[in-house]
Amino acid sequence: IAARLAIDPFDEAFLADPYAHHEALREAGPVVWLDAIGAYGMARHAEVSAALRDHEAFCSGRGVGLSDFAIEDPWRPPSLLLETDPPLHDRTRGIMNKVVSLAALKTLRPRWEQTAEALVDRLVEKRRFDAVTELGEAFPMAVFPDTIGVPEDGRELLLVYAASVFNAFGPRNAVFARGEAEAAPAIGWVAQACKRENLSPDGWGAGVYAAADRGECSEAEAERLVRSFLTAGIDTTVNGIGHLVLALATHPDEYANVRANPALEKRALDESLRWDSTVQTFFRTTTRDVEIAGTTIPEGAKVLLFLAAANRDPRRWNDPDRFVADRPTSGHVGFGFGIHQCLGQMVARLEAEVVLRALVRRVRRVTLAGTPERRLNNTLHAIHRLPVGIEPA
Ligand SMILES: CC(C)Cc1ccc(C(=O)O)cc1
Repeated sequence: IAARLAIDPFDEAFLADPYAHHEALREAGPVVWLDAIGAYGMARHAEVSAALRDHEAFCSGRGVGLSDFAIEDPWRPPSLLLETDPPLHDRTRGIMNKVVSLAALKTLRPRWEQTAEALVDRLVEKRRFDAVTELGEAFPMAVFPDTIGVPEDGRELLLVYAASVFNAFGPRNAVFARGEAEAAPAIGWVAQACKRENLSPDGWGAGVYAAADRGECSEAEAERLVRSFLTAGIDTTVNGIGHLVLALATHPDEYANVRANPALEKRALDESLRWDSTVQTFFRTTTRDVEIAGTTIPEGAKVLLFLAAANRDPRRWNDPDRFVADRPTSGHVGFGFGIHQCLGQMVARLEAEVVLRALVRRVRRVTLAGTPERRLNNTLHAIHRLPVGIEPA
């Protein structure tokens, strides 16, 4: 049977420093029962990646948060990507894969490079800045809303909206309640922004509606698919870039190694994603009794997958708690795994890559210029303030 733990993965002390609690979750067994939330948990790489691959036994259609959509109504219409199973998922994912194509990214790379270079030039002039507001948020907000084609006015609400969605995957706890108050106007803004008439004709949002014109989905489905871009595409890259800068600022030798070997830039991104995973957890729901390493998880159970803990599992990684820029990182679950693996991972990698490349060429060293402050969220490991100092190259 599964070890029963009192650990509450949505308690503020846990969220403030999740990595302090992961070993207990991994060592208690391949599957644990989390009394505090009435759900199972898996924190080892083997079980987490196996569950992510087995989308039939561990489904997404009943929600990827604590709430089971077979029992409770979703708080917002379910995502047609994240919260669906095949065959519907195959159709909607196919539509989005065509919009988020390598050709589309190739077109965007030059202007994203220029934006990153201009932004980092200004930060080099400043010498000291907050890597959250002036880089982690500034760069994605400078490139992504335009890529989707949403209205300029009110865009800052995208950060508030995403935080409330990521909180909503957890219980309705104090963390969720704190964000809820400011979320209402953001929910309204996002709903309007997804309407065809409010999207610029050359953006990815319009590209989804073009699929509706081709009869691949309805207009209503297109509207909801555009919402997926806005939910998943900002707060994730904001904190992904923040974690990359935090890792490099706290590991000067690793930063020097990346500067000396530009080929390591891509690996450094994925290593920072393994080492400090922005998306820490999410749930699956069992569609049948599932036998895992001697434990039977009954049908209809919520199972919390600890991606961040799996990414530091000593059964899978040597010296897992060390940030090593040139470590081979294939197999990390920072972007998930299987059919739901992150649709935007190449977008996230391109954003982080152009920012890192701009830094590496202009900045000799990045150092902490104060204590980083965390922003609590039920799903994301997020940074509120990251004061840094830089020495020009
Ligand atoms: C890590 C995932 C939970 C991020 C995410 C959020 C939202 C959507 C959507 O489709 O709304 C998709 C992916």
